[in-house]
Formats: sequence, C-alpha cells, structure tokens
Amino acid sequence: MFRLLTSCWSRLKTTEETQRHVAIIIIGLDNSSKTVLVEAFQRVSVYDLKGDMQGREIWPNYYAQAHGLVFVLDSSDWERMQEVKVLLPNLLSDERVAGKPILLLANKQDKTGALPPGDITDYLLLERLMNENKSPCQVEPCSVIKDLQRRSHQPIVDGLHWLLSAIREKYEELCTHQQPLPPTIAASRGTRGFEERSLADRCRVASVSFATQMGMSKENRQHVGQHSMEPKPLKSILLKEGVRIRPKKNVSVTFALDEPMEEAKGQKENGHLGLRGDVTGQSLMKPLEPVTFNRELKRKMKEHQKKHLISLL
Ligand SMILES: Nc1nc2c(ncn2[C@@H]2O[C@H](COP(=O)(O)OP(=O)(O)OP(=O)(O)O)[C@@H](O)[C@H]2O)c(=O)[nH]1
Repeated sequence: MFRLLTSCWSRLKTTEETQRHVAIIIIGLDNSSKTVLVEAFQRVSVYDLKGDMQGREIWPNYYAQAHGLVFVLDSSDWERMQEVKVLLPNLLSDERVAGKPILLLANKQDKTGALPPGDITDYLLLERLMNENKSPCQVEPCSVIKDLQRRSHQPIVDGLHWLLSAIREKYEELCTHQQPLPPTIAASRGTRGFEERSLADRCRVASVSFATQMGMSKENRQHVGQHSMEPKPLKSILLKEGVRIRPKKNVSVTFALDEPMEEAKGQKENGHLGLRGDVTGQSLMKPLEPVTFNRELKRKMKEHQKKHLISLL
C-alpha cells in the first residue's frame, strides 16, 4: 500500500525525537473523493466524514478534536463550487476551526474542465477567508485516483507534508484548543458494529489502531461512492497484514505517530498554490504564483449564480 504518510513523517523530523498524536479531519462535499484519499493515510487520526447534507451536520462534532483539516473538492464540478463557496465561510469562521491549518485538495484534476487552483482560490475568495480567520491554507491540485494508481503521490504527499509542518509549527497551541469528542461519539469509538439512531451515532465512529502499512481491496473500492442515509455496512477499506479491517463511514482510524518530526519545509515552488496564514494577523495569504482568472469560468459562475438565485425566488 501507499507510503504516503510514511514519507511525510520521515520528512518531518524534529531535533527532539518526540512522539505526537495528530488529528486531522477530512471534509468536503459528497463525491469529492474523501474516502479514496483516506486509503492513503497512515499514522494519523483520520475522520472520514460523509459530505452529503446530513453528513455535514456531523462535521462540527469533530472540529475541536482536529489539529488540522483536509478539505477535498471536486475541481471539475463547477456547479457545486457554489455550494462550497457558501459552506466555506461558515466552516472557517467556526471558532473550533479558525486558526487551524487547512489543506484544500483541488481534486479530480484529471477530468476535462477541471478548474486550476488559482481559479478555485479566486472564486472561493480563499485569500480573504484565510486572512479573516487566521488559518494557514494550502491549495493542492491533485487527482487522488490517478496519483494513487500511478503511485506518484507527490501532490498529495506535498499537501500532507505542508499540513503536518503547519501543525507542527503551532502544535502546542493547537493542542491547547483541542477538545475531546462529544461524549456520545467518544463512547462509540472502538466499538465497531455500534449502531444507534442519534446524530452522533450516525457518525458511527470506529477506532482502529494500525502499526503497519495497509492496503485496499478491489472489492472495497467498489463500495466507494455509495450513498445512503441508512446505516451502511462497514466499509472495508483497509487491510492489515491480510486481515481485513472494516471501518465504517465516518470512521476514526487512529495510528501511532512513532516517527519524529523535522523542521518545517519552506514554501513550495510550482504546480500548486501556497497560501499561508499567520496567527499574528499580518500578511496571511501569499499566492506563490500569479493567478489568472479564467473568463469563461467567471461567465459560467455568474450564469449559475443567476439561475441559483432565480430558483430560490
Ligand atoms: N476522475 C476522478 N474520479 C475520482 C477521483 N478521486 C475519486 N474519484 C471518484 O469520485 C467518486 C467519489 O469518491 P468517494 O471517495 O466515495 O467520495 P466521498 O467524498 O468519500 O463521498 P461521500 O462519502 O459521499 O461524502 C468515486 O466514484 C471515485 O472513484 C479522481 O482523482 N479523479
């Protein structure tokens, strides 16, 4: 299986060989690829939260627990970009999220018409949002599926590396703000098969510890993309030494962080947009490359907004 976080962790070495636990939540609209991405994560607590309307109600339960966030979006679905645009300000201004580093994965870049990161940044007014909420942000264009298939995970590795470095930079501070999961969710951790009807239980959190590398079966991949509001069978997405672990949707996968972290890498060069925040409140966002807004996209967005407004009236 992938060596994604292994390579991230190995690049994140500190002078003091400390062991740290890092919690990251992965969110984004439904069908944006969160589950596919989660396969690639190791040695961090990953909460794979559903992205449909009902699933989004649950996200806030995890905000306080997270040191950082990965927001996944489908760059080829410009119609739903409007939905993200409405959602992001609420997310980023939430007091449990503000100030935390956010990796925005502009996924599905392999698809025709996928928006480049610069256009996405502009359209979502990311720079302004990041400045207002004092959260460091990095936009990373990627194709989760293609990158993982080719085993060339570079954009994802770079993004995760950035996120972990950003977390490391203010780890102590982030830990101060970290709060435990709400009792109902915490109680369900580690109890696979646990099912109830409350909001928290819809999270169906399972906690699984992994010490070794994991893989995903072909059969499991077929489950990816299924949507239902009913409790789903455990989604088998991970393998450990041949023994299948079947975490559910909204699963918490806890890994031991047993590799030391190193000095944060500097800003990256080309191929993505690096946007940084600063808790002191100055020069929070800094695009690394000039952003040219696509006129055609702008026109489409306007058209779409008009339609959207009309449909609301
Ligand atoms: N073209 C393309 N398709 C992708 C890529 N990544 C994922 N997909 C597809 O996108 C669909 C959605 O992936 P999921 O990982 O299930 O999406 P999700 O965000 O977990 O969705 P919810 O669980 O409903 O919130 C699947 O059919 C994937 O095969 C990519 O990089 N390119």
